[in-house]
Amino acid sequence: MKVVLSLGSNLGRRFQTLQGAVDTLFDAPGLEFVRASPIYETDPVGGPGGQRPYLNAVVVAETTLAPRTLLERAQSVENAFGRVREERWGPRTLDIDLIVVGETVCDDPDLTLPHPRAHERAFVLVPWSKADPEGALPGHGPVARLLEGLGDQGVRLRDDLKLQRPD
Ligand SMILES: Nc1ncnc2c1ncn2[C@@H]1O[C@H](COP(=O)(O)OP(=O)(O)OP(=O)(O)O)[C@@H](O)[C@H]1O
Ligand SMILES: Nc1nc2c(c(=O)[nH]1)N=C(CO)CN2
Repeated sequence: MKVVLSLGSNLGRRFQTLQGAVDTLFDAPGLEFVRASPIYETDPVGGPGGQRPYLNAVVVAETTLAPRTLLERAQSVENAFGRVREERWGPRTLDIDLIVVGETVCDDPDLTLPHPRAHERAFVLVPWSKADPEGALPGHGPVARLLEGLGDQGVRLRDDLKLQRPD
């Protein structure tokens, strides 16, 4: 089934973190890379003020894994990349959200699918629409239509950066 993952980083070496996360996510069986979106620089949504902008991207994949197994893999990659090494207890540098996993609908706080805030987040929808123009969010409709209703949330293409296929 199809999986859509949202990756974001706003601390440390943001691009290297995203590429490392992609390489590691696909380094085990059960998850096959299909396509990565372009990279966007985005204004932080929510959280404390004064944060650096994020780099965000969306990755489309195919999986035979159960949604919870995917969540565990995403969290272990967050743990591997998500901390600034030189700073003990430093802030997280990587967020990986499961946006959709096939047609799975799940309302557990530990795993809510589709992601409950994806439909209102330009930092998810803009890259997703580039990686997967036919994409749709179950319960909300086509990504292209969701985007029409969103204001400009400060999402800027970084065409100087490009994710490579995982090695
Ligand atoms: N679809 C999902 N993808 C990733 N994590 C999820 C999902 N649904 C629920 N979670 C849970 O959310 C928790 C992550 O919380 P965290 O504080 O990192 O949220 P966030 O990524 O900062 O914010 P947001 O959930 O708004 O994107 C994890 O413990 C995870 O179990
Ligand atoms: N621009 C941007 N803002 C965010 C992001 C993100 O990836 N990009 N992730 C968040 C928690 O998942 C909260 N806010």
